[in-house]
Amino acid sequence: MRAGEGAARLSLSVVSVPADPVVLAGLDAYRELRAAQQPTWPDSAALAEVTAELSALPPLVFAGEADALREKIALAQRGEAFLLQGGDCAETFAEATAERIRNKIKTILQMSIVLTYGASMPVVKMGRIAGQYAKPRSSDDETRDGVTLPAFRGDIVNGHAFTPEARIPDPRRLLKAYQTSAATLNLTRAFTMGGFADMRLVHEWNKGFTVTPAYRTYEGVASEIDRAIRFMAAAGADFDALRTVDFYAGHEGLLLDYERPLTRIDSRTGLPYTCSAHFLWIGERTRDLTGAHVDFFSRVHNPIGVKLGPTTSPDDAVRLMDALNPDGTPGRLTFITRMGAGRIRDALPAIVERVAADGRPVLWVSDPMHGNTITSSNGYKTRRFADVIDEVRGFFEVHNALGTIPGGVHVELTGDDVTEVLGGAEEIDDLGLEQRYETLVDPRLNHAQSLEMAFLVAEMLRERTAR
Ligand SMILES: O=C[C@H](O)[C@H](O)COP(=O)(O)O
Ligand SMILES: C=C(OP(=O)(O)O)C(=O)O
Ligand SMILES: [Mn+2]
Repeated sequence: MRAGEGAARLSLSVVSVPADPVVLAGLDAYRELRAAQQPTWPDSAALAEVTAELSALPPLVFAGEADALREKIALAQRGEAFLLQGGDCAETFAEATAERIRNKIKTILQMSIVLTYGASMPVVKMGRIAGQYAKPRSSDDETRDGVTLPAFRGDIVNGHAFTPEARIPDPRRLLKAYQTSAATLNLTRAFTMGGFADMRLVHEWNKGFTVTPAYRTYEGVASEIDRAIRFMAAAGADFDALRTVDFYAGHEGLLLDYERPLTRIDSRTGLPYTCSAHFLWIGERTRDLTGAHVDFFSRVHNPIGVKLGPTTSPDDAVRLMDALNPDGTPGRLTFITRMGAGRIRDALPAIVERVAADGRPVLWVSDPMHGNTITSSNGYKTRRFADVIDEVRGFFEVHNALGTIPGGVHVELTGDDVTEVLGGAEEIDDLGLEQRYETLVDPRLNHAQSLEMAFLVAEMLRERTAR
């Protein structure tokens, strides 16, 4: 920081800049547009009460943190960092326990160390965490044994139990989502800032997990890192920077009755930020260019992602840039492609070419989960680990061929030893899924599969940086 800059920033932080009334009014423009995938709340008075209460509660993140993430995403856009985003398909209130959160954070830290060490690349770490409670669904209802009820739309909307009462959308769940997100974020910050994420504890993060081939490979990497750290310490290096890590929270910005009340004016700049998370993404089912979600997120200043499925045209991508990042601000826009292993190599190139020709920066991230969902012979919603890896490989191949940057991965995972995804070194098969299938919506990589994926992606990243 140059002399004088500090003083300027300080004065911004103590003088509160009011929002422009036009900007403020714009935040509600989405209400006139079609908002896909929203629940129909039966009790509108209760909804009004809850949203008023949410509007008065403190923000969960600070706008300055979202700015810092935007700068890191800008680095990743230039190939100087790699984004790792992981977490549950659908977080649940019941599983916001210290142990589950710790396992998830440990898993992401381990993956990140594998990527950093394997590819000598800084990793921007982000969870699908502390707010990933709203789910878009393919169908509005669900039928079991001839009984049809409204679909489960995530813990923030209704209950998963298959009873008429549980499936009624209940606005009080918005408050529970806020509280559970606050608690999750608090513990995440404690873990990542309080010494638990210290790189000198690389071995500790592996403890408590089942011993698998990936566990052993990780132990090897951790020992090498240990040795390198001891060498540097002996040489007099100062390791304060290794004590903490920056860890960001992201979720799908789906439920506008939650995101709007948590959108606040940054007192430093007078600009709006959605303070439920650092990073919000718009899903494949809600990225309609004339819809409510694109309009709403075009008006806030967080870094924003958009999922791009196989039906995306190059024109769609450019129009999304026009809407969400007209000025080409570095770090503002991330495209998360989720094409399916069988389609990525055909569907992605035309989109990437068009966006690259446009010149405004985007971060290209691969979600190798959502285009590869299948049903197992015994009826489980699952994915094949091999397909997941193949989609990431296809993603790297396309970018390498076009000279663009494959800048990150976005993965559904958990730190627990669940059996939801087929394959991996433990070779989970259809019957194996029955052992510990716990997800309420989509199948997640378990701890071992997540580590295994990190080793494979590190190789792809190393090949890319060596080119
Ligand atoms: O997480 C993504 C979607 O919400 C999920 O895949 C939808 O699942 P469904 O097709 O079972 O509704
Ligand atoms: C709903 C999701 O994905 P997509 O919008 O890509 O289907 C998700 O990431 O959970
Ligand atoms: Mn999902």
